[in-house]
Amino acid sequence: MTKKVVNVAVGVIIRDAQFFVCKRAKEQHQGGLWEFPGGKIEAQESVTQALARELKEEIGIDVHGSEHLLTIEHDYGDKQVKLEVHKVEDFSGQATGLEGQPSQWISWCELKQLAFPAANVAILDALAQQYDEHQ
Ligand SMILES: Nc1nc2c([nH]c(=O)n2[C@@H]2O[C@H](COP(=O)(O)OP(=O)(O)OP(=O)(O)O)[C@@H](O)[C@H]2O)c(=O)[nH]1
Ligand SMILES: [Mg+2]
Repeated sequence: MTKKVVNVAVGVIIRDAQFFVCKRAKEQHQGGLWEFPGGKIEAQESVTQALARELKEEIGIDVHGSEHLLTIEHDYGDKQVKLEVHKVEDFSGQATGLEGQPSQWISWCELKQLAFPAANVAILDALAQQYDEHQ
């Protein structure tokens, strides 16, 4: 039987070569690890609608534009996810963890040191193509 895939909109928020990341709560799936903000795409919602809604709810920013970076399908065993990852550089508002989650703006060097869920390895690989050359 094929497992139900959870579709997720994920935003890599970038400003002045800094990245905004949040820490997942212990009780969440992949809890205690860092994440790019985002969440489940609801029925009838497009990826960009879900992205805008989740980023407003979780970190309080208004997304004005985003660019698809990559799509990742990953099977965690207990859960199968499809991450629609977008780069978000055009937004307004101050990014903050509105749900009590720790959050921070960090450099590319610092980002590479953080513990992320396994599916995120592909996100870091995609970003490396752009950001490693500036080292
Ligand atoms: N937001 C986010 N989710 C990720 C990342 N990487 C990754 O594997 N996921 C997985 O994507 C799934 C859905 O994300 P989510 O838990 O943020 O969904 P949500 O905001 O709708 O949460 P909720 O279930 O509390 O309503 C989780 O199973 C999570 O482990 C990431 O970088 N950001
Ligand atoms: Mg979320």
